[in-house]
Amino acid sequence: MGLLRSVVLAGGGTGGHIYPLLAFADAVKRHFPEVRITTLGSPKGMENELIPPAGYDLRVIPAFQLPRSVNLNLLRTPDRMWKSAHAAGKILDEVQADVVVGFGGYVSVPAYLAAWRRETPIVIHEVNVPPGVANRMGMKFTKNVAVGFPTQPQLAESLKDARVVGVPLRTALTHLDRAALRPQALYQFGLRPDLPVLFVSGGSSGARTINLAVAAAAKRLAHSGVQVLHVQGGRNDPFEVPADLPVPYKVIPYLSDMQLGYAAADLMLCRSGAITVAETTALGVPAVYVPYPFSNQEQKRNALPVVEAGGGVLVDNDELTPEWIEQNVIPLARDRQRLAVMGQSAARYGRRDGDEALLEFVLEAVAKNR
Ligand SMILES: CC(=O)N[C@H]1[C@@H](OP(=O)(O)OP(=O)(O)OC[C@H]2O[C@@H](n3ccc(=O)[nH]c3=O)[C@H](O)[C@@H]2O)O[C@H](CO)[C@@H](O)[C@@H]1O
Repeated sequence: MGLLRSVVLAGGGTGGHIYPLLAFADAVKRHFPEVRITTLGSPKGMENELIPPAGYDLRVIPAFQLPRSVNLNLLRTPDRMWKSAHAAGKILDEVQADVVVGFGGYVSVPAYLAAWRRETPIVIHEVNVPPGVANRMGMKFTKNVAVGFPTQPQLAESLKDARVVGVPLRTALTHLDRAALRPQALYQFGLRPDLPVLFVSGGSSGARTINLAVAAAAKRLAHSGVQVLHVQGGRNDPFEVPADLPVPYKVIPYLSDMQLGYAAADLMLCRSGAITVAETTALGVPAVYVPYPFSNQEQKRNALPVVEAGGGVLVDNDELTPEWIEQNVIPLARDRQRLAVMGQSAARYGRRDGDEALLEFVLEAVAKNR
């Protein structure tokens, strides 16, 4: 496609912004191998751990702190933001960007500002309600807004005209056949094929409440014959699990190959970050969602439609105790029939083509600008 020679992808902070960016980069590369792909990140975000190993050019621009609300006076105030925007602009000029695609996180703002000043098309991909502060700022400069979930335009006024494209997911996930990979996954984690597996994840940074509650329920889970595969999260403290359990309880600090976790899982217990929900539903993994109780209840909004569709269960952070796990998670993990129905309901809500749909939207935005 002659329209596209160079794309700049901006997004950073946590995995929730970076994995969709990487999945989208892969889609661009797959369709247009000759297109130059540049990513913009901040100095301390997880992008520094995730993007270079994926083989993409990561340019780091100076960090600055955004306030919690969107205020256009910002454009007149912080020098540091303009310094970042200047740095982003130099990169846009150097790579002759045809479009900037932003996934949110503070680093997106200077990219949006620099693109706006150059009249370079901007596309925003947003997965949360309410939209993140960085993307809300970006929306002052473009109408090209894509969202991950069909409920978002109904729930947020600022997203009412957005295109629903789904969430770009890694091809290791979109191409995953869980049943086929299961034996290898179980073997790799040292889990038994004859007992159910509870897969625990607090999102990319991990969740202390989840880690401590599940670890405290370790004995009850093990004595009920439920194995646990527990990812602690990239930036979370280690926790203790009793050593002498009768069935496996495997703890991993961070799992880069999430397809193995999803393949091993009979049931997931997790935070309902938007990308996690996009993944569990795309893959038909039944889940107990424990929304992060802060940041505007956004995670509750992510999980609710899946739960309403029958694809999972919702529990408040405060209610997630070892007793709750014993009374609710253990019976569910052992009920193969109920899990099968839940998995099918989750899969009906999910989709696997978010990368392709976002690429189509970006190409339209570039074409419109010609
Ligand atoms: C506390 C908080 O503010 N969380 C936000 C953050 O969550 P967070 O950054 O945790 O993002 P998500 O839950 O949406 O996605 C986590 C991603 O990390 C991956 N993963 C996780 C653990 C692991 O060991 N390996 C691994 O690869 C998952 O497969 C998934 O792709 O961004 C999301 C998307 O903007 C928001 O919806 C969340 O509300």
